[in-house]
Amino acid sequence: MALLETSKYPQGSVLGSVNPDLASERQTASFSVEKLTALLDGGTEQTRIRRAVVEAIESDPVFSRENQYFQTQNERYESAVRKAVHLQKKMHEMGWTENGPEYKALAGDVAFLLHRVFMRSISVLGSDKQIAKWIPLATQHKLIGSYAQTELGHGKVAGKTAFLYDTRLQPKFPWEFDSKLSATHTVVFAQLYVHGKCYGIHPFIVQIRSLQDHSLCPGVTAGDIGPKMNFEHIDNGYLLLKNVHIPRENMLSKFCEVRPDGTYVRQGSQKINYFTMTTVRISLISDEVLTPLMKACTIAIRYSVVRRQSKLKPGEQEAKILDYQTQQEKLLPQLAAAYAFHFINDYLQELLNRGYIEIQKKNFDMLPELHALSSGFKAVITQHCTAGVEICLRACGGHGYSLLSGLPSLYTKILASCIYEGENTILLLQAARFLIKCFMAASAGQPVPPSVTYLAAVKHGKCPAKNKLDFLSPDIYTEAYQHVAVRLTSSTAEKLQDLIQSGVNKHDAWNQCTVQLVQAAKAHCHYIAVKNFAETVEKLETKAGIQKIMKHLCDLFALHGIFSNTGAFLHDGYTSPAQMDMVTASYLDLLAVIRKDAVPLVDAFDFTDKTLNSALGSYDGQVYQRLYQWAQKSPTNQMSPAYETYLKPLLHNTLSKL
Ligand SMILES: CCCCCCC/C=C/C(=O)SCCNC(=O)CCNC(=O)[C@H](O)C(C)(C)COP(=O)(O)OP(=O)(O)OC[C@H]1O[C@@H](n2cnc3c(N)ncnc32)[C@H](O)[C@@H]1OP(=O)(O)O
Ligand SMILES: Cc1cc2nc3c(=O)[nH]c(=O)nc-3n(C[C@H](O)[C@H](O)[C@H](O)COP(=O)(O)OP(=O)(O)OC[C@H]3O[C@@H](n4cnc5c(N)ncnc54)[C@H](O)[C@@H]3O)c2cc1C
Repeated sequence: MALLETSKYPQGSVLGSVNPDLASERQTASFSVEKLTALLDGGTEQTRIRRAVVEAIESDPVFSRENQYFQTQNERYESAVRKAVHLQKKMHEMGWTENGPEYKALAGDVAFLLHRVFMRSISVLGSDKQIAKWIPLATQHKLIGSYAQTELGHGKVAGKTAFLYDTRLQPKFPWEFDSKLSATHTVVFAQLYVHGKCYGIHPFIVQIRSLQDHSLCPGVTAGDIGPKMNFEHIDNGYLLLKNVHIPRENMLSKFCEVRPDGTYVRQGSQKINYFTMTTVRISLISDEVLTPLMKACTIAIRYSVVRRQSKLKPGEQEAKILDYQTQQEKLLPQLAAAYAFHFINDYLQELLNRGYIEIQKKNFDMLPELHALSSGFKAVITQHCTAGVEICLRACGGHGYSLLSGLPSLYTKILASCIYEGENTILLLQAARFLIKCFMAASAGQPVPPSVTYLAAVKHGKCPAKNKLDFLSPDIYTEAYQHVAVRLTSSTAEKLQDLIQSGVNKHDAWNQCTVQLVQAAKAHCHYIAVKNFAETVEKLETKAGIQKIMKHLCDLFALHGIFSNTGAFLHDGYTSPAQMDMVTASYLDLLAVIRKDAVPLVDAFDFTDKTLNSALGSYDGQVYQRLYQWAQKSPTNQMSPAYETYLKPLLHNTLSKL
């Protein structure tokens, strides 16, 4: 049964009742919303814990986001620091842990985000001794960490920054979170030189501020990088290091170490030094990327059943805009993608957990596959979700453009995820590099990691679908996706080889293939996402209607991908134009089916009104009342000095002329 009471959502009751247009949507849910929420949370107990944390956070006035949309950059920074400090106290009182659900509950509006990446770097790359020294200090916020990797004029890692054993660090100008005012320490990625020999990129802990008075340490220059599209609550900074001395013990040395006599010792792959990036790329998917898309879908879909505009048939009352097929075609594929990526996130987390256990045992075999999947999916998911949030914003018309809808800040924030932690094109090319290598290996009969064994099975058949219902068969569409991924990878590998064999330098040849390599990497990830969604649905319990609705969403996700990329599927005749018509027919049929459950499907994300912080998306659907109420709070409603200075003189003479 869908929830109808508003008492659970105290902030949402402007008039104390649910808008009947929204209430009616909940009465016909084909599945149990509560059970779907539990599935998304990973169990009923997890749902209970998450709700308790949300309740504790939201009932605490320090965490209020009420006036957020009217705050200046400095006010947002100060508020984010206040919340971060208060959160530490609260966590201690409540017995919450660093990796518990409390950060999710805070909706990301808290300072020291990169403190967590700092800690992550130490946890995964630090020796036991380093972990024992630094992690307790960081956990108790006895120091504040940040992460300095990107260099000015160099988005890759540590082109110019170098740590010379027993000598000095050279300048670095990275983007860095939390460093203008907050950070006292940072993890710097720099080239390691010992006795003149370069050993490549390594991570170092560098103190940048005094713990006594917060002044910058000798040789350190730092400042704020200036206004940004979002992240006003975080003081992204620049950092220059010149002749900065750090102890030898500050090089993170779980896998690589410089002994006092200058001997360099490494266990396993040099690439393990990039492992923080791999873990962060996977970790950010849930909170920084999926949550914004889920929120945007919630806001836009609730609004779309409250907003009535024009008539579907003459003489009828104005229709809910979600009843227009075009509106469904904007929003429902975003909803399906949110679910698809939720399940692929589970898959990636599980892969990361397994890989990490092996890496702890100094077995690095899974590293290349983990790197490729984390890079490819980070790029594909951030790209897809960013586009999805923008679609949701535009689907709400003029009100979507208002900050009070919550959508613009979701959009400007998620957009950054396409750039940070590796710009998406760079990451897709990293994934493609792995694909090409594996394709070559598979073609030569050598073993390849599990996610790419399909590359060996190059088939030249045709899609067997005979009618539109066949396209609701996961085998049919999964195979079509597989076919496209293999074709794009194999044809690009062939082109690359041909170019090299014709005498083109291998780097030039690579560059001449990069557009197609990016396509191949995207197709690979899309195939795995579809396959994973279909396999997940297969394993779900059939009761409570969950499996049925998830199957519809899986079909929609898959068919939307074919419908929007017809060229790729038609290219070599695997799918015929007639079959494309069947895809279109099934796809459009599905929109109408899923439309009936659209509101329960977003209710299952279980965002409270305070978390959504949207005048359009509240549980009770009292959109216009709330928009009006919130607009009253705008400081611009105060009489502006511009009136006295400019408008009054302008209007002064008008009266006498009327
Ligand atoms: C908790 C959530 C918080 C969210 C907030 C996030 C805040 C944002 C922070 C940041 O943005 S920090 C800065 C992030 N910067 C990047 O991610 C840089 C992106 N660039 C790359 O990843 C580059 O590709 C590279 C790793 C720097 C390498 O570039 P380079 O050209 O020097 O090397 P390649 O020849 O491309 O690769 C060498 C070799 O290494 C393998 N490899 C690369 N990365 C990894 C990895 N992560 N794990 C394992 N292996 C890796 C690559 O495949 C090559 O292998 P071979 O093909 O030679 O075998
Ligand atoms: C909000 C935010 C927070 C950040 N926080 C941090 C942080 O805490 N610490 C930190 O170290 N960094 C941080 N960064 C920096 C971020 O990691 C970099 O911006 C990112 O890695 C991209 O590097 P770049 O800006 O130098 O872009 P560039 O690499 O200059 O990319 C610009 C364009 O060039 C293209 N391009 C570049 N190289 C290639 C190539 N080899 N092949 C094909 N195309 C290429 C890209 O595709 C892109 O289109 C942050 C960035 C943002 C937006």
